[in-house]
Amino acid sequence: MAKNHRAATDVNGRPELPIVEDDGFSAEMLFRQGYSYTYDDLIFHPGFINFATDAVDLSTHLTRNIQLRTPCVSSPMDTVTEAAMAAAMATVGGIGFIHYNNQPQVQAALVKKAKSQRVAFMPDPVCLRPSDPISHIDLLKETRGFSSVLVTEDGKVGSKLLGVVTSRDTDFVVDRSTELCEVMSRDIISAPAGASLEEASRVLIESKKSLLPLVTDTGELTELLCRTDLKSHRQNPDSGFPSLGADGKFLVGAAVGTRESDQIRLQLLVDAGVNVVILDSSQGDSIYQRKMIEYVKKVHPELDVIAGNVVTAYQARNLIEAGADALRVGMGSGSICTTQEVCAVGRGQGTAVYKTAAVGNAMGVPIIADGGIANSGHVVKALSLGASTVMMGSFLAGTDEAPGEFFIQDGLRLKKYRGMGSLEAMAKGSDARYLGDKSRLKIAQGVSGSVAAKGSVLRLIPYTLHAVKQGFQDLGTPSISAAHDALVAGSIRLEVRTGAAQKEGGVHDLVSYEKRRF
Ligand SMILES: NC(=O)C1=CN([C@@H]2O[C@H](COP(=O)(O)OP(=O)(O)OC[C@H]3O[C@@H](n4cnc5c(N)ncnc54)[C@H](O)[C@@H]3O)[C@@H](O)[C@H]2O)C=CC1
Ligand SMILES: O=c1[nH]c(=O)c2[nH+]cn([C@@H]3O[C@H](COP(=O)(O)O)[C@@H](O)[C@H]3O)c2[nH]1
Ligand SMILES: [K+]
Repeated sequence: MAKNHRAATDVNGRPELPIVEDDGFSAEMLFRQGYSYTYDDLIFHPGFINFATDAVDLSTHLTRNIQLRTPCVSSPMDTVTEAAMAAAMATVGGIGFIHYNNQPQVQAALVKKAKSQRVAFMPDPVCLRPSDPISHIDLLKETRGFSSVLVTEDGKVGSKLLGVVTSRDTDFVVDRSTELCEVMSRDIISAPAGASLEEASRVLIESKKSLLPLVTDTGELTELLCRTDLKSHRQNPDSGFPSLGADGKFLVGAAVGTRESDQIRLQLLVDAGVNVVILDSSQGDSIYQRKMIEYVKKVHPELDVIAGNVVTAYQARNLIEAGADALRVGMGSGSICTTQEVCAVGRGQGTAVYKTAAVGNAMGVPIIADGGIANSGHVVKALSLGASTVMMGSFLAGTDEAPGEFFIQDGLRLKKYRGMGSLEAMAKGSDARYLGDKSRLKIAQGVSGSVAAKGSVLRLIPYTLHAVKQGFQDLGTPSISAAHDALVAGSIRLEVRTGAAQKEGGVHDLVSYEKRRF
């Protein structure tokens, strides 16, 4: 019999709307199937748009007591976060965590430096002494790529500024042992210490010089503003309000371990003004973390403690019970991690975030989705699966603000990036954590490699956030908290992508193409 294709009509003769069966899965249903899913396995269904991209509010909680305007944080790794990164992350409304693969005094000094660093200004320009030879500048040119230096009384920032040497002063001097005091310009245009970026920029531009030192009333050098830095800063998008603490300085976090010696480190960090600490372990559900949380809460009750890493609901509950103010989530998901291969434990990051966030959010403890963030879509997925912030390593490694120098390999500009459990990182400093005792065996749980140069965090993060806002608009959720509510209500719908669907979702069937993110 032929099928009747005529639609049923309502009383007004209009086609009746069909009943749409539930399409896709709620997270609650999807994550109950026994699989460990990562971000790329999952895809969200678009929702209904009734707001503009710019109306999306990405403000969030880092911990129970700390709010951020931007849900991005930098990982406590020695190739990711030192002072420049922490200052840049706070500038864009996020926060950076200073690593602890160093002496406690060094880490505390980095916290102090990050808190008072100013955008575009250089707090620690290379200085030389008047008696140093020109050959020292030649060496700097070779190793660091610059040929202008400030000459101060004792060759350090903080001492009296005596002169400026640029290539114009040294280009044609044949005898490279000539002392800098013989060639330096003593006629220096400077700005007063603490001058705002606006004031200092005006002086620099009018001076037509390449460097503007900032000096105290008595002539001591405090900071430097370089023409090239100012130029690139002006190309960055507006950063908005920075993350500031009650002291009016940048919010800065730091990592500590769970050994007794970390109690001294913690005190130095607190003295340096640290705003929040992370207990940094690959498997955080341990007696060591419980004891450390208890210790921090007893000695520094005002300091928020982030515990982790965890990936299961049980681990999350245990650390919350112990007093954690936020949980860092992810085991083996990081780009440099080999933990799942080496230890057979961990979880797909999508499942880990969802399962821990279900516990954390119900108890008012925010989740930091740590590791595996490679693009803005991963940020949208992490936040929509219940995380309040994302922690990034490789995404931020290779930026101007990441520690280390750029190098060229096969025509590409690269920076080093390595796991904190790599043999190389352990050899540098984590030996103490990792059985410093030389008679014990060392097993790597990470690798050491390199990533491509990415420009400034002050450009990368604003562009990424804009893409994230577009994702939230497509989902139909105007804020992180709205996404969390929709997740619990089951109105965020999602599915698992097959291998072919993942392939289809990427660029395919082109002979060649260039992928530029912005
Ligand atoms: N997120 C991830 O998937 C992973 C991260 N990592 C990173 O590598 C670095 C090192 O991680 P972990 O090896 O977990 O460092 P860890 O310092 O927490 O642990 C190292 C070893 O010391 C032991 N330990 C810790 N506190 C102790 C105490 N008070 N007394 C006696 N033993 C104690 C631990 O149980 C472990 O065997 C961290 O930066 C971490 O973030 C490493 C592997 C995986
Ligand atoms: O198994 C590991 N071995 C390591 O050596 C290691 N170092 C860092 N991490 C973790 O990886 C996160 C950064 O990951 P992404 O580069 O993917 O952002 C970081 O935030 C850490 O959680 C490690 N994991
Ligand atoms: K991995």
